[in-house]
Amino acid sequence: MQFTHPETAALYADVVAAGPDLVVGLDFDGTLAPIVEDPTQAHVHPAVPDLLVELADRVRGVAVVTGRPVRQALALGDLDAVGTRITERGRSFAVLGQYGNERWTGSERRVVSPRPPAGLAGFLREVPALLRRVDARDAYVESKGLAIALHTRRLDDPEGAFSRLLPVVSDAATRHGLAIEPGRLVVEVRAPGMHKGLAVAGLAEQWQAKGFLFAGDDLGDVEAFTELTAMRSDGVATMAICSHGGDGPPELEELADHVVDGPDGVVEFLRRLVVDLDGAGGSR
Ligand SMILES: O=P(O)(O)OC[C@H]1O[C@H](O[C@H]2O[C@H](CO)[C@@H](O)[C@H](O)[C@H]2O)[C@H](O)[C@@H](O)[C@@H]1O
Repeated sequence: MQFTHPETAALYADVVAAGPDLVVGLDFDGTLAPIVEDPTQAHVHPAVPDLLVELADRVRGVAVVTGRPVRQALALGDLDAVGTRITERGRSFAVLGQYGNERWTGSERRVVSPRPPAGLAGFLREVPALLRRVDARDAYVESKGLAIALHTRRLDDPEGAFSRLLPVVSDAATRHGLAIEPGRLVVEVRAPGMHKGLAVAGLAEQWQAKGFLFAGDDLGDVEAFTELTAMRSDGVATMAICSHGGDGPPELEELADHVVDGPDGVVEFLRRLVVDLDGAGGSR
C-alpha cells in the first residue's frame, strides 16, 4: 500500500497488527455501492460479497454501518447471503441500519428496531407543501420507516434545490422534535440521539476491538470518524478511510487518515488489507 505520509503508513501498520482483534466498519452508499441517481438501484461493487467473507475470516468482526434501513441494505448488497457464509465459518458480521437505530447480525438474522419517532407522521404530511415552497416538487421522497429522506439528485438543478430545501426542512424538523441528517443531495429527517459514532462505539465494545477501521463517504460518517479519533487516544489502533467521489463533503476528507477513489478504491484497499493481514499472521 502506498501512503503519502509516513504517519499514515504507521497507522495502517498498527491496524494490520491488531489483526484478529480488528473490527472493520463500512458505510454502504458511496463506499461499498457506487452513487446512482435512483436509490433503489444502488448495488454493491461486484467484488464486495466475497471480499467481506475473506475479511471476516481474518478479523474480529465486519459490519456495514449505513443510513439505509437494514432490509434495504441486505437486499441491495446481497448481505443476507454474506451473513450466512460468514456465520457458517464461525465469524462475526453485523448490519447496523438507519445510523445505528436498526441492528441485524448474521447469527440472529432479525432486524431489531425502535418505533418510528412521534413527530415523523406530522412531518410527512407537511412534505408536499415544503417541496412546493422551494420549487422542488419532483424531489424523490424516500420513506424509510424511521426516517424520511428527500432527494434532489434527479432534479434539474440538484445543488440549487438542495440549498433551498435544507433550511426549510431543518425548521420543520425542529418543530416536530426531529433531527436532520444532510448528505449527498439528500436531507433526511429522523429521531435525534443516534449516529454512526455511537454505532461504532457499540461495535467496538461488543467485539472488544483493539483496532477499528472505518470507511465512509458522506457527512453521516463524520461522527464515526470522530469516534475513531477518541478511540485512538484510548490506545485503540484506528484508521478512517474516506471514499472520495463527486459531490462528497470536503469535511470528511479533512478528517480522514487516507482517501481512496470511491467504491473501486475501497475494494482495492480492502483486498490489500486481506493480503497484509495474512502477511502479519492473521489468517485462520
Ligand atoms: O450511510 P449510507 O450508506 O451512505 O447511506 C446514506 C444515504 O444513502 C442513500 O442516498 C445516497 O445514495 C443514493 C444512491 O446512490 C443517491 O441517489 C443519493 O443522492 C445519495 O444521497 C440513501 O438513499 C439514503 O436513504 C441514505 O440515508
